[in-house]
Amino acid sequence: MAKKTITFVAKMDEFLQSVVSQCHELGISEDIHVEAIRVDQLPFRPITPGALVVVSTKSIVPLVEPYLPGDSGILIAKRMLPYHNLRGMLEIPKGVKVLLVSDTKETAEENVDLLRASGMDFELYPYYPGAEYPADIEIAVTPGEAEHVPPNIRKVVDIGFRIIDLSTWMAIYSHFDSGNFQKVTARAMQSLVYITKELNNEIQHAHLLSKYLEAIVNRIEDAIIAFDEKERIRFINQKAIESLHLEGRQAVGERAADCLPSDFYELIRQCEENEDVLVDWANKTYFFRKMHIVMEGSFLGSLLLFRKAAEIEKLEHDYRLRLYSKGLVAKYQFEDIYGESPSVQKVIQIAKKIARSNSTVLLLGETGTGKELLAQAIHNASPRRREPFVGVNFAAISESLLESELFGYEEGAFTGARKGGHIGWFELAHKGTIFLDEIGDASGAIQNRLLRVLQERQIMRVGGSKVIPTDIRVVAATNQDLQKMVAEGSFRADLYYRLNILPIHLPPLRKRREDIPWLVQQFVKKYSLDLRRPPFTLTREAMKALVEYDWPGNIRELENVIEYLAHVVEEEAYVHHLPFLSEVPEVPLATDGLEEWFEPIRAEYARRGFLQEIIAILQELGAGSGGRYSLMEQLGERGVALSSQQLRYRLKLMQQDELIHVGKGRQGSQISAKGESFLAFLQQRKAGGQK
Ligand SMILES: Nc1ncnc2c1ncn2[C@@H]1O[C@H](COP(=O)(O)OP(=O)(O)OP(=O)(O)O)[C@@H](O)[C@H]1O
Repeated sequence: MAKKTITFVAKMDEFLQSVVSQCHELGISEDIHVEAIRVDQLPFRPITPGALVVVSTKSIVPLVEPYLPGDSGILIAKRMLPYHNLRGMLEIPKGVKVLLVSDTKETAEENVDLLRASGMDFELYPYYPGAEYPADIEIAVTPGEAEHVPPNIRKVVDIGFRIIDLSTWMAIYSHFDSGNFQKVTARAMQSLVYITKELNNEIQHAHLLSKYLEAIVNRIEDAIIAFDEKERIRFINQKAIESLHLEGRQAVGERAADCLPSDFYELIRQCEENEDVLVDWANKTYFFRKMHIVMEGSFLGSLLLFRKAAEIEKLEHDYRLRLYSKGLVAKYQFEDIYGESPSVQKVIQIAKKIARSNSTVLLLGETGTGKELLAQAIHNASPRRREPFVGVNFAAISESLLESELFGYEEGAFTGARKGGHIGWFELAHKGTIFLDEIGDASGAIQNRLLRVLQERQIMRVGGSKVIPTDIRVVAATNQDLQKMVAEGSFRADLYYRLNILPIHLPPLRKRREDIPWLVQQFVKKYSLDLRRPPFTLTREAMKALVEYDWPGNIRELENVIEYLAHVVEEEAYVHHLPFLSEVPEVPLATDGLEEWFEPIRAEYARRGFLQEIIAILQELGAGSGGRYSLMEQLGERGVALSSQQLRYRLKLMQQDELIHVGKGRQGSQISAKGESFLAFLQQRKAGGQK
């Protein structure tokens, strides 16, 4: 018997190709011989006698009949949409207008009916070339005929060519009386099983994703509630449930008005979109932020974030504590600057105005006039007050360390560089203020680098190649005459002009003597309190001497004198108590009972790692005064190698502690009576076995 044959006849190759591949997929070609002929090929490709001819539409039957062998039957195929390609359609939102695009009116309408019957719930409009359609349609669906989609359509879902439906296959099998049809239905089901499995996987994936997001959102410190467009709660995190005492309530899906505390709900309603607001609720202050959720242009609801203000303040407080622990905090305010004289008041007034700006400030004044105090007060009155304040003293650190301390370094930048590199002071001061004290002592190389930082507002670590942008306010200070240094060529003119944008001159104490009695009073109060002793007074003569003295060390010196008096006088300070009056011979102080006085000084030098050097300096000076260079040499001979800058810094500290008198010019320094006592104290201490 001749093999059972089906011959598909259609106008389009695409239809024939899709039908043939469907025959392979369903296993039909295993039972029946399959042929495919385009209508226009019929005159020269005869149909196999006895074949069952299956045509794509009724309209081509008259074109086929003249070529039909006598014993062949003809069947009109019923076609259905390829359901395994429905994914794209499932992603179209419900209720949206959709254009169904086909080549003819008939097929477009047929497809619309098919889709409606299969339960797709969007508004379908048939379209074929030349047809009218609503102007606001943005999405089109087409069974393999995307070339007919009008150009203004934003999204096209091509589900592929329509395939032959199961009832047609059944008719073919019964025509041949073939009993193998169960296999065909089983294979046809495979594609549905496949898409179901895929959707199921996706549902599980979406479920996992939502659990994952929920876990993340529950760990966020803010309380979060998401509402849909009808103000129903779509999501609420654990923190919000706890803050609003909604434990045990099923809030999700409920209307916000029914579920949330009514006064809280009212606060949400009043809250403006995208604005941080402080609101009071249930005796506590909260930060609120409400945002709209908009996706692809449609409003989907809103999101509320809220948090107790006290928690935020605590965070800030912890941050400040961290800065404190690193010593990156400015402690002084304008109120801490004493001075009633018009010159000081004017300085404070200008500084307060300048504080608000971002410009570089240059503080000029003799040593001890309060430059650092003022720099801190400026920082604390500026918008940067919550950020770091980093003080750098150019005289206090050796040239070799300065560069890497200022700019940081990368790992391996030099021998001894720390693993992981090191963050520099400029980086530490990011968003805050850097105080460049004693800027006149910066070497030429450092001046060059500083100039670049000030010009470009970015830094490069030593040994590094990437630039790091920094947002820093610079306050510089010096007791040197920078203008003169520029003229002499020891300070870069361009750096000077970059720094000298807002200069403030701090007057020396001798130019505002009227402040002295008042300052004395303040310091007496301060040190009496510190030492827990009753306040003392000064004789008229003693006060007169203080007012008349020239104060080369300015307020620092005055403060030190009062601190000294607070230690040595009972109720009243006399002229002979004043340590600076040269006509009063200095009597070396006995060391007995001075532990309390000298120990903090010793501890401070030990902390800085300077103690042995200080002892050596005091001993050298005890043996005779000397200029800095001869002192340096003598120290070198003793094995104490100090650079000129290091020696200068140590002498300065010793001067502040009144252990030495520093002479003007080439005169050199001398050990003071206090210095001798201090040395004796250290020797006694050592003899006593203490380190
Ligand atoms: N106007 C002031 N009111 C109160 N205390 C002051 C005042 N000016 C200075 N002092 C005190 O004097 C000491 C020195 O002040 P500060 O370090 O700010 O001076 P400076 O000009 O930066 O000195 P240097 O140039 O030596 O670094 C500090 O202990 C500070 O508390």
